[in-house]
Amino acid sequence: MFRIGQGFDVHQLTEGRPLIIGGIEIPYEKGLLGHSDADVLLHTVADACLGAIGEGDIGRHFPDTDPAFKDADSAKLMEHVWGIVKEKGYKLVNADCTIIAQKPKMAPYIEQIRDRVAELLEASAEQVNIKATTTEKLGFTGRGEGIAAQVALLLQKA
Ligand SMILES: Nc1ccn([C@@H]2O[C@H](COP(=O)(O)O)[C@@H](O)[C@H]2O)c(=O)n1
Ligand SMILES: C[C@@]1(CO)OP(=O)(O)OP(=O)(O)OC[C@H]1O
Repeated sequence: MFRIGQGFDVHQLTEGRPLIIGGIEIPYEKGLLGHSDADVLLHTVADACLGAIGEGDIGRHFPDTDPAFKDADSAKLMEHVWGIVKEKGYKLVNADCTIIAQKPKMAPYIEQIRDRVAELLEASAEQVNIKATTTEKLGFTGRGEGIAAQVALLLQKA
């Protein structure tokens, strides 16, 4: 059986925080704000996984009112989510991810991010695609106020 999932998330850019996307720290003058480390891409991948298996969203599993998740490493949250996916007997077919950011330029980090996301999904690099786009200076992403991510993925019962 196949199950499709999709995810979308946004985090605000602010000074004084590291920029972590897809588990990789990216050199930039600002970072993303959140209760956790605010890794917008891993949150989106986690939401897509939870959506695919009908398990709600990351806010349900890791409430942002719970001090346990303050500055949490989103890779750990992702590992927990992937554990639930595996318990239900699914494996990844493929994941297609888009990072929506006016800046910084993501191209130099795309491979590293793909490899880390693939590792977290216990998949090969070929099963994961990472894209980046600006919004041509339009909207909150275009003004550099935040970064968004979108993911579509397919799971298959192993
Ligand atoms: N933060 C970003 C945004 C885009 N890229 C790369 O540039 C290409 C062109 O972007 P447009 O928004 O003008 O379509 C895009 O396809 C990415 O390869 C990037 O590296 N980092
Ligand atoms: C990751 C969690 C953890 O408390 O917090 P945030 O970093 O604020 O991220 P968000 O995507 O706004 O909400 C999901 C929460 O589960």
